[in-house]
Amino acid sequence: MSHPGLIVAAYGKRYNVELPDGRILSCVTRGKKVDNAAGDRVTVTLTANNEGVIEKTAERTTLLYRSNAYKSKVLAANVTQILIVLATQPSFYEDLLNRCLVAAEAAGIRAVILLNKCDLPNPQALQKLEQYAALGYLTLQLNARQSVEVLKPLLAGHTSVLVGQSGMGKSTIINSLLPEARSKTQEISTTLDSGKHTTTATHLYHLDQDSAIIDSPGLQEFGLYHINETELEYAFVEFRPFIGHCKFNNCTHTHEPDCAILKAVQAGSIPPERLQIFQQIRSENSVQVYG
Ligand SMILES: Nc1nc2c(ncn2[C@@H]2O[C@H](COP(=O)(O)OP(=O)(O)OP(=O)(O)O)[C@@H](O)[C@H]2O)c(=O)[nH]1
Ligand SMILES: [Zn+2]
Repeated sequence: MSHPGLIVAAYGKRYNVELPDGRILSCVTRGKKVDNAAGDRVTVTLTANNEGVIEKTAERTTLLYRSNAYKSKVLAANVTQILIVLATQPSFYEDLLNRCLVAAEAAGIRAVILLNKCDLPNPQALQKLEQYAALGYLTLQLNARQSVEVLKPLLAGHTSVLVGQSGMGKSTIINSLLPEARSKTQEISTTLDSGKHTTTATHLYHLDQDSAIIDSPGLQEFGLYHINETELEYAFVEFRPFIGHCKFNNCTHTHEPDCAILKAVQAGSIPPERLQIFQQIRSENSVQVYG
């Protein structure tokens, strides 16, 4: 007999699927297909006590993933917003922030930038945050150790995914939003014998009836190989007014005369760091891999 379910944890090739009655099953996919993620709506068949097989995955409204030339990894499905967690300390990689923004734009998901640990002053980080606010991104300052109240209105009605480098405070945010979540997850994992995977797993937590938050392990790298050149240009929001205005329609925006993007950088409409990151991703993606 098959049941509808929601993937609430993904670790390697195993998934915890929540059934409508609240039961959690430890599931595998049929065959070699392993591209499911937390947030996926699935149909499962029970195979044993607490175990099942994922038969079908419902069409996703959104899909967030990263990829390199060799493989791609689904990070989360059906999310409506991505919360990128930065901190005043340790310093964050702007490259990673931008890759998250590009992935969000390409997937059509709203991105929110959170600067955590604002109790530790860092004028440079604040200045950076303002630069992204100027691009039109919603930004928020946070001291997650003290309170995450400011986050709550933002989360209501959304399925949000938290991403960020290690050490920025993702766990602190989750623990503060859901003091019970971790221990409950631990309990379920022990029952399902997936305890050893809990720290590397992606988890979905329900905040209320129509809000949830997905916690992913700390990101080190974020390849965007699946994004083509046109998508990449549009993923840099401030490029949009200038796209199509270069002299050459195959302009690479590196050296060409009458390049609208380079002119916009000179005029201050595009931050030079953003063009640099664009070029970096573009060059990675244009490397041909054979075999
Ligand atoms: N001062 C200060 N420290 C914080 C704040 N939020 C988190 N921390 C501390 O920062 C450190 C890292 O926080 P975590 O929540 O473990 O970070 P994480 O992003 O989950 O890191 P990973 O588990 O490695 O992915 C911990 O020592 C926290 O106590 C904050 O708002 N202010
Ligand atoms: Zn150009």
